[in-house]
Amino acid sequence: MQRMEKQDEEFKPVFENALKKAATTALVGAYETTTSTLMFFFLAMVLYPDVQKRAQVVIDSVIGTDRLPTFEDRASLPYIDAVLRETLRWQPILPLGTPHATSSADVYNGYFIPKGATIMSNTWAISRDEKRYPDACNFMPERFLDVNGALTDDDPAEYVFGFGRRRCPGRHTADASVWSAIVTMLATLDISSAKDDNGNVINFTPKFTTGITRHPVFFPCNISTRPHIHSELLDVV
Ligand code: HEM
Repeated sequence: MQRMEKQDEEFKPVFENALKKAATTALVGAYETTTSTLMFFFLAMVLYPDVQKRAQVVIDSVIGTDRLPTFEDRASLPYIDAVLRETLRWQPILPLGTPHATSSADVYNGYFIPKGATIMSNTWAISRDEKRYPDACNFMPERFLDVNGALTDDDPAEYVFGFGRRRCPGRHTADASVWSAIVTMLATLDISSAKDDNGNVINFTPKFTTGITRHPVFFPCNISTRPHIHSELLDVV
């Protein structure tokens, strides 16, 4: 904005137009990706209640129960980062990334790739590599922690946000916003299976949309505030 204000009057519409387009691009890039990731997080919490319980125990022991987590707490909560990493890995929302083109010919693993070839990155295959991720279909945040409970060097952010020059420019925003949403919801909410009128758990088979991006089709779940959450904390949320 400051740069725009310094421009000559005749360039202002050009800059204003560019700013509007940049803002729209950020919004379009952020909206579906962030919500899809959070929908997968909710699905994981319903299907893997032990993970949710462990995350809440960790948050309660590090933060206590009378305030909400902040970014300053992040380094003390490696398990929550492991939950975020596992959410990104377990169900990549762009399983085939977006198409790229080679700017020059190349040979990779004995395969000749001509200049201008369309290249798709198989993010799904990376996330399902059983050598790297044993029992890859299961949601197991522990796979990103070492024996001391510290985060390992394996971060799915290195592949779920794409590759090269066109790598997602919103990845740092996504990392911060998804982390804060996840940790705040774990601190304040209990996410569980929905029950019918007779108190029986409603079982369901998860279904997913198909397309360039993917997210779970709506599924039944129950969301309630955790017992210790009082109205002042809820106002902050
Ligand atoms: C968990 C959330 C997100 C995921 C998994 C994600 C993933 C991706 C991927 C895989 C690409 C394609 C990169 C490539 O071509 O190699 C991409 C592109 C892009 N993303 Fe994201 N993204 C996320 C959040 C965001 C956010 C929050 C923003 C904006 C604030 C954003 C803005 C964009 C834009 C503008 C592009 C196009 C970049 C280009 O073509 O030059 N994304 N994203």
